[in-house]
Amino acid sequence: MAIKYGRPIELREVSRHEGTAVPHALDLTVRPRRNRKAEWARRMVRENVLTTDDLIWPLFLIDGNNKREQVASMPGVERLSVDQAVREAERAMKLAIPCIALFPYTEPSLRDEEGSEATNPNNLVCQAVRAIKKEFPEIGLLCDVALDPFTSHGHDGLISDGKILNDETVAVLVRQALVQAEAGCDIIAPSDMMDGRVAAIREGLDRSGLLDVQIMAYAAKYASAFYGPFRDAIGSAKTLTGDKRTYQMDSANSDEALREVELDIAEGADMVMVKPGMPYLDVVRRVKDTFAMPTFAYQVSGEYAMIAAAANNGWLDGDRAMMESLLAFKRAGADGVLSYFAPKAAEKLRAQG
Ligand SMILES: NCc1[nH]cc(CCC(=O)O)c1CC(=O)O
Ligand SMILES: [Mg+2]
Repeated sequence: MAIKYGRPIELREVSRHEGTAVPHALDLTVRPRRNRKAEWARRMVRENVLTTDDLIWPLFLIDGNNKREQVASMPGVERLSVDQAVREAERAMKLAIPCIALFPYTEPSLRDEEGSEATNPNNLVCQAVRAIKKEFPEIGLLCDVALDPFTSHGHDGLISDGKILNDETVAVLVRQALVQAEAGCDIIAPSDMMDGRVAAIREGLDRSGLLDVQIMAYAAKYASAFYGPFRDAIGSAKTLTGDKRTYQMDSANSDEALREVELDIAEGADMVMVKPGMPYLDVVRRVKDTFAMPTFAYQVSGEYAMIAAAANNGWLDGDRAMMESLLAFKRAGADGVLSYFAPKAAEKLRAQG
């Protein structure tokens, strides 16, 4: 018997001449709505679930003490001084969120052409890593590797004559990864999209004996308008000159995403990421199906801002839109999601628990 979509084709072609005892009822053998008739029935056939294990929570850091600053374009998201970041790490632990990602707002006076603050072993990120690891060694910490929070021009790499230098940048990124790993960071996440950086970072870590430090490669990262609010948060929106299209991917491409991911896996990535998230769910699915690697998606700042802004205006149900958007990543095949909604979603999951 030929099977297509789980039901024998022959059966679908047989019409039921007996009809039904109910007047005006259509003569339907198959009524998909039966499996949706009650919440218990929907739960039985549900294909995907979101749990707190799927969440990675990105936090923004700022210099100072006992300081929390609203990010205007990301309602509900704040820049936190290190002591406050430690408090949020505690909150993440209590909510069973496995991992936090750290992003610094660097004081303008510390930014320069070369992004030299990136390799300062006592920069804001390293301070936060040490402080969080000291109090909560059990929580996972992920650090971004790229120069944009530290450069006066807002680019992820070194520039000469208006061009981003690949190989010279990679050398600096290795040093940045090393100061973060030495501070206690668990997962190094290169977000710069230079060629060859995963291999170079892996080699640098291994040579320093940091064999257990993982690499989550921003493998398929697109040049996207959805990063706008993030650039506000880290203070690079105003200073960024031009765009990032010579290193971040063209949003028209998805075969290219597979080639990028393949390279990063070959270079030693333990996990791969697609970014942004919702507009690139097709890429998440292709990556997962092709490589069967731990695959993550980044629901970026602009995606967060859209939902938060519409919810604040009363234009949609913010909580439901949040949960639906997060579940969509699971349906697309992602093993986890970096999301600014992480604490809110985890609270909601606990309340449902
Ligand atoms: N390279 C840095 C970096 N790491 C994460 C994001 C964006 C995250 C977000 O929008 O939430 C960016 C911005 C960019 O590439 O311009
Ligand atoms: Mg690449």
